[in-house]
Amino acid sequence: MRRTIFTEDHDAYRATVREYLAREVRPHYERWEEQRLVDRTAWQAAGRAGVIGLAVPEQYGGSGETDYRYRCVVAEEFANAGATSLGAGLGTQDDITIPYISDLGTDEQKQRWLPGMASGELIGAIAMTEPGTGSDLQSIATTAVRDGDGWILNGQKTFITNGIHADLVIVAARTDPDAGARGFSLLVVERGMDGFTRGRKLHKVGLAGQDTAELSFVDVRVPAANLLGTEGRGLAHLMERLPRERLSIAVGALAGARAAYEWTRGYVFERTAFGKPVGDFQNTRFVLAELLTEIDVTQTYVDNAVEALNAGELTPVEAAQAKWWASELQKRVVDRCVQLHGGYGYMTEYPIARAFVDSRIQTIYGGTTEIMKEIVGREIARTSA
Ligand SMILES: Cc1cc2nc3c(=O)[nH]c(=O)nc-3n(C[C@H](O)[C@H](O)[C@H](O)COP(=O)(O)OP(=O)(O)OC[C@H]3O[C@@H](n4cnc5c(N)ncnc54)[C@H](O)[C@@H]3O)c2cc1C
Repeated sequence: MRRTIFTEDHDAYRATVREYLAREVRPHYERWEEQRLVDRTAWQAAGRAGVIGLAVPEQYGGSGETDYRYRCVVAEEFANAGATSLGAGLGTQDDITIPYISDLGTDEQKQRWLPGMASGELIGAIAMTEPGTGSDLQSIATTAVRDGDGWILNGQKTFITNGIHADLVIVAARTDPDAGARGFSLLVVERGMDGFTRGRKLHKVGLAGQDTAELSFVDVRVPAANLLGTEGRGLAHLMERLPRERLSIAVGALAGARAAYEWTRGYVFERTAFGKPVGDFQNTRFVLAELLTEIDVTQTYVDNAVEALNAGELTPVEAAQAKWWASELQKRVVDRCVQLHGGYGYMTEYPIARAFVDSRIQTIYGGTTEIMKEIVGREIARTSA
């Protein structure tokens, strides 16, 4: 399809990302999947290549590139390379932890953390989900109690992306039990703080190499200088930033769907059955036609949402629509592509098989499909009453 969002500068950057993937990721990816953890060196190489930390302002060691189309290029190239385990970790850094610190941090906090995050030396994580609650953020049980000019933090978090490698973790905690939604704050816990431990490196259905862990905080003393944003506005800070996170999942999901389609298109015209390419059966062509149409139509919506984000106009409802639709589409596309690969589609040496297990999470994290529909439905009801 004809896409109009990219310029020559984005195309040139695409070549940079491809080179990084070919040199620093492809040769090691299989090993990372087997050891169930990407090496930290891949992060540092991403920093050197300019593949992470794009939006970090220049005075803090980044390139100050806030045009989200560059992040789209990264997501698309990671999807094409089937390098989703690393892409998800780097995406958390660029789409969540860095924007939180850039937007909410004091100058001192930015000086302390952003240069290392841009170079890949420092890895960030965000910890909202707990064993007892995920979708329902207001039920967070982790507490932080004032102690002098700092805080004493207690609680458990789970499913935390980058949890094992993280040098700093933005933790959502309840700081005032009587203040309802106004009783949460964001505290940054750093590697080495007493009482901060990492639990199991979790075994997942897919994204084998992606670092996902349980985190525990027992009487962790967090200095006042590590409060991120405004005390009591933690939930509001999370909500304000979710549209970007959700759009990033939509962009990655659509890129994953297109990559799956392209691998399959290549496969069916090489594979023969009954004396002719599988791609010559009308069923195969109809399936491919349906997938390509759905992908291209969705691309128009998602590209439009990317431009809205760049203009500062993307609404939470539009981001929720993009997230649930694109991630459900990816799931459907990948499943049908596996079918067109026959038995080879079930073998993990084929990228489509990896995509099958890796993509399953997309409709769950960053807010489930059901929660996205709640957001959209609530707005429909509000504007119809
Ligand atoms: C690989 C991976 C990485 C992750 N990374 C992170 C991370 O870095 N940081 C982090 O904080 N979290 C992370 N998560 C957690 C993720 O965001 C949550 O799992 C997700 O938000 C769902 O929460 P839950 O698992 O508690 O499910 P629940 O909230 O218990 O939901 C269970 C089911 O109930 C449905 N449901 C819940 N409420 C409603 C409702 N109101 N209406 C209709 N249906 C509803 C849900 O849609 C779902 O189908 C990650 C999870 C995974 C698996």
